Amino acid sequence: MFSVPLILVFSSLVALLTYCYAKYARLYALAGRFGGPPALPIIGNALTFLNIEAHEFVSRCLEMGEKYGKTYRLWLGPQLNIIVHDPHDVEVLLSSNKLAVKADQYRYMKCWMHDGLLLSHGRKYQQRRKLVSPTFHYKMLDNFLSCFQEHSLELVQQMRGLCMEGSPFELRHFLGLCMLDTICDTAMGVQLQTQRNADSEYVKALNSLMAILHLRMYDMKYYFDFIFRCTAKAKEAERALAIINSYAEKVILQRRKELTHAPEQAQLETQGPSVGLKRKQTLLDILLNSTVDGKSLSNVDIREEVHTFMFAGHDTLSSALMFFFYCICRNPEWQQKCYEEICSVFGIEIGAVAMSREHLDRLYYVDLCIKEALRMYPPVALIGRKVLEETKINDHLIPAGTNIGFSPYVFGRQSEVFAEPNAFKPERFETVACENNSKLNPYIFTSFSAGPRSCVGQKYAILQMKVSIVNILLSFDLTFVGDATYELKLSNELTMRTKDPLMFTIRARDKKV
Ligand code: HEM
Repeated sequence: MFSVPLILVFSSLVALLTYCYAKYARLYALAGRFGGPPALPIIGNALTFLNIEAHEFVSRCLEMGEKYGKTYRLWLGPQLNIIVHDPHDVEVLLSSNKLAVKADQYRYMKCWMHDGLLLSHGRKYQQRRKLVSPTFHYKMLDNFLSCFQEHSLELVQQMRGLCMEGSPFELRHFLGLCMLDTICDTAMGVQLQTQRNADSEYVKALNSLMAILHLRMYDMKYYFDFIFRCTAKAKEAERALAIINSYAEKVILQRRKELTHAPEQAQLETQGPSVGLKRKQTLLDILLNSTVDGKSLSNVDIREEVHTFMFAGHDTLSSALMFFFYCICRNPEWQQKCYEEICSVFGIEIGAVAMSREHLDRLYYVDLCIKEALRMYPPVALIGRKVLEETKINDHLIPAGTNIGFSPYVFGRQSEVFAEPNAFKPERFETVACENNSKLNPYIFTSFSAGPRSCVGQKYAILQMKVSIVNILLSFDLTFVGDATYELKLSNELTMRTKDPLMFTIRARDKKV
């Protein structure tokens, strides 16, 4: 009576329905154990994030935290997202090797960084992390110090011009160009010189791409690929990517040629006053000289790591420095303490004492202020992982396929983690948040993340921040222009920003301490 094909179709349908039921019944059953805002069928809580501005994303997340507590769920379409802010849960999340795959929300960055260190996982990730780690070895960092110094002196030069004008300016813009010049120099060995010429095609492409990626993360209009592809933004992103890729490709090819054809000559400087001296090694050199399973890395392999470092290593730092200066301007006694400490280590004239790690390590108050500013305003405000198989995190059973994450910003503002969390109190890092009263507990201070996927560039970042701070504070007294009592409207873009630009004025130091 029934034909064989009909029986086959019918049984496949039954098998599919049984599979979906088993999968989703479990997912919904486990999701039901978490509190969270009421969700609509199919779209879940997506309306909460429709047509909002970037700064509203932060305020919505804070409101939900207040309403639903430390652990809650959000449905973005059929995708389950669980947010955890209990210190025990955050520690398990960050320390687990099983939870090392990045959440779905990172996928927008794939078009740029592909499977570079930030986004990859598994064996490829392990190999790459091992490969790039020497870039952050102390010897390499010592090498980079002259680079940090050179570009931050240029920054001071640019700021001197503003000082003459006397009008308020957006500090972040100048910090951003300086950090870009520095990362380009240390990652690729290229002098981009955006501080002198911000109109470079590469920089414009970089900024345009970052703005679009950010838009895709929070604006539901651009969330789904099939809709995004039909928009003008998709064409703009494509154009920007073409420029960025071709620039990196040109640099990689050129350096590969130099290292292959004249390896001895390639180790020497060919430009500037240091012609003939040994050239500093860069991330690119390390990658070009590396092998994985006996094979050299291809240009595409290298490009994804260079892109990763260009992204991870400049916008984070400009955000961190901007908030550092904001914090010490709002707390001038700390600006004074930092300035006096810098003078005691480096003298009152820029360049009087050469930059060395040993000197920078002596900047105790500066270090405390950096940590406190990073706690209050972490540049990376959301960290997320994908749960590949059902996993227990303390008392919570997390279903397979869930995105789970937390915000270092929300985490660092919890009073049971940091007393008086909204007050700028750098001295808290003398005692709290430390293991054995000496070493900072990374699972409490999460601005660089912690565990197996923590920031590989942390030491680089702290050193570069210190060099910039030394040069800026030795040259200028900074004032924040704006209502100091006004609570900042934060905007979680690719890195943390503010809704309105933070404006500063500067006064040249009269060199008397
Ligand atoms: C103040 C500055 C910085 C902050 C606050 C910061 C913060 C972070 C955080 C929170 C993560 C984890 C992201 C995640 O799991 O989604 C991370 C990862 C990473 N950071 Fe940083 N970062 C900074 C500077 C840098 C610099 C200067 C570099 C490179 C020169 C860098 C390179 C990376 C890379 C490659 C990763 C991925 C590491 C991995 O997955 O193994 N970062 N950073």
